Amino acid sequence: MSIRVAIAGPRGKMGAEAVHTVMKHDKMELVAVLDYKEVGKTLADLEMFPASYTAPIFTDMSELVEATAPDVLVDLTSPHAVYKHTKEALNLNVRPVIGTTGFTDEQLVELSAIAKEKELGCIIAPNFAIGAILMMKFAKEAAKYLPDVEIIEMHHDQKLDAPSGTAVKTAQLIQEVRAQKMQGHPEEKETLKGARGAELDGMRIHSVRLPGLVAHQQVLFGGDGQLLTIRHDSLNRNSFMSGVAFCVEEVMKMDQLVYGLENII
Ligand SMILES: NC(=O)C1=CN([C@@H]2O[C@H](COP(=O)(O)OP(=O)(O)OC[C@H]3O[C@@H](n4cnc5c(N)ncnc54)[C@H](OP(=O)(O)O)[C@@H]3O)[C@@H](O)[C@H]2O)C=CC1
Ligand SMILES: O=C(O)C1=N[C@H](C(=O)O)C[C@H](O)C1
Repeated sequence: MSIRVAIAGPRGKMGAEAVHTVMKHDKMELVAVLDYKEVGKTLADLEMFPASYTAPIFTDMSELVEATAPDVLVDLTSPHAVYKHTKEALNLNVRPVIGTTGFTDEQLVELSAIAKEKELGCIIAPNFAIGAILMMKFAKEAAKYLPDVEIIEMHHDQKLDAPSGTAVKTAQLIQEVRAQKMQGHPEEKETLKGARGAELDGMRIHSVRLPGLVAHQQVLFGGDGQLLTIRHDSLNRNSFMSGVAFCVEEVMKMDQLVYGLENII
């Protein structure tokens, strides 16, 4: 039997790729999409999709669920909308697969409690690309031996959140194995605010935004007379799609919230 999938954010860079991925998948059916404004009755009304894409467009999650009964909601929208969408989906017994970044720690705790109470699978994946997951795993391993680390994430200039969800997740994974440490000179002073980047538990995170970039990250480790750099590059958004399809299948077997694909691959 096919997995019934709804996608929030179908006109976006990631959402449109996800629409094609689900449409091509032989074990999935795209039953609906969620937008926040009236853009047509079905995807076929949008120039960007072929006439054979007949999934209806909804602007209200409850109506979408009542009319099309999805098993899974894939959210690729905006940091402003994603918490509300995830909570609504869980409360309507739909399993969320969330690629959108920008959750607060408190929101993650609350959503985790709802998923646990409802015994519903929910995946929040700051990065769906397998190479990025490996980059984070390798960085966590390296930090055990080289605790001086700085993260440089580089993205296209349309990105709304900084630092990226991947950079935050990388720092959190490193935090699990690294004793807290303030890096740099104890008396260093920024003569230009922000020069040393954001700070998470003493680690510095630097965000670069430029046209031409897609999604890239370097994790830099410094030791006595040596440097280690772990780098990942997503060169197109197709790099995320096998991860999206994997999560849609995986979330159907789960009964709790998982934050980060490193926990399930
Ligand atoms: N986990 C991962 O591997 C990846 C995650 N991402 C994340 O995915 C998210 C989307 O990225 P991207 O596709 O590049 O962004 P885009 O801006 O290209 O797409 C977002 C889409 O969501 C729409 N949208 C905004 N608010 C709502 C809402 N309330 N309901 C429904 N749709 C809405 C936007 O419409 P409009 O333009 O009209 O406002 C737009 O079509 C970001 O948070 C990004 O960080 C991105 C790449 C990989
Ligand atoms: O906005 C993006 O493009 C991306 N967002 C995610 C993030 O914030 O980490 C994943 C990837 O880096 C692309």
